Amino acid sequence: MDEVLKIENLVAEFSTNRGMVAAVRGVSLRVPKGKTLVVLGESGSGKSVMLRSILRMTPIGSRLSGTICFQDEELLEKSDKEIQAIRGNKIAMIFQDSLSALDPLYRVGAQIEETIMAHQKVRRSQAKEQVVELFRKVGIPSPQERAKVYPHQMSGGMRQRAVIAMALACTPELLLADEPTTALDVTIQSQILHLFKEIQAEYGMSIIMVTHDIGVAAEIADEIAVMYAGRIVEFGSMKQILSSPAHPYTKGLIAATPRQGHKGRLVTIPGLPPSIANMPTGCAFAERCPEAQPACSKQTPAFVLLNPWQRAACIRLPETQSKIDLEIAY
Ligand SMILES: Nc1ncnc2c1ncn2[C@@H]1O[C@H](COP(=O)(O)OP(=O)(O)OP(=O)(O)O)[C@@H](O)[C@H]1O
Repeated sequence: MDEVLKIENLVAEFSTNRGMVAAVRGVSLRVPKGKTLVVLGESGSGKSVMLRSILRMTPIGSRLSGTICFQDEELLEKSDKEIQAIRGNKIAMIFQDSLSALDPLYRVGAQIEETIMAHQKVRRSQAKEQVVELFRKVGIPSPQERAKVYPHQMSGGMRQRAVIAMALACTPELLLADEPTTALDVTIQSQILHLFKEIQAEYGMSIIMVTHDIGVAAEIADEIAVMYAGRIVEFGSMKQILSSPAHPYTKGLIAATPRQGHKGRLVTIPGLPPSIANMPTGCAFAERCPEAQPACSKQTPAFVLLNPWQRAACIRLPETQSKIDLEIAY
């Protein structure tokens, strides 16, 4: 399959007063060209760290290992200058908090003009025209006027559209989005997700979106990677994962999601994820898993290929299925 990004055995560690601790513990993923991969998991599972690792945006003192191959280029081997040139150009990133992405002291349009001029050899007048065109594309009404306002003069939804316009300014091939709709109300969230799909269809870009919200995944994902305690535990097509989850953690997440018209009590996953400074041996989910056996806390589960659209890492999955190495799991 034509893939734009391939991550293998990514480990992201932080320096703490208890030594180096890993927030991402051997993640392998691939992102097909023009498709959306959603990374799903509870808070603290390492989703943001994994996403930031791609552009080497983890804090000073953190350590990254493994490989991150973007269009045949190894990102972990690039110099800071080379990564800087890729950032915002071939790979753009959008965060949850649109206010912090924009400078409160500058007009929104001017900030996007600067981004355009930093990456393209164009005059300011041309950059201004591009901003208006981008605003139109992301559905900002009266684009000429809106370009002149300050961030706080826009609603949350409009600001997130402006941030998306900024990310699109250099027509990136890969868009990384970290909970981009979490701060928005449900109607605006749905509009923004729709916008992501529209721009993907137009630009043909690949998207990795991180979220804890299964509703978001259902709306936008082609593929889903479920992350728990710094590892991917299940991966596959969105339809397959949401209709027939195999890993007990994925099953728990889905059971804990309210559906429209749901009346009964929601089942929540009991307990909390383990601390990254104190990871248990074996399967990190074993302590909370309703299906756990004694062997679960002894061995790290390998991926089981369940069908062409789904893999999961759980030792309880049928022995008859072929076990495959993590390296080739994706
Ligand atoms: N700079 C840091 N130093 C030490 N630990 C960190 C640092 N940044 C993140 N972590 C830890 O790494 C783990 C993964 O965090 P991460 O933000 O990636 O989780 P997440 O799945 O994105 O959750 P959330 O949605 O809450 O951000 C957490 O335990 C977090 O405390």
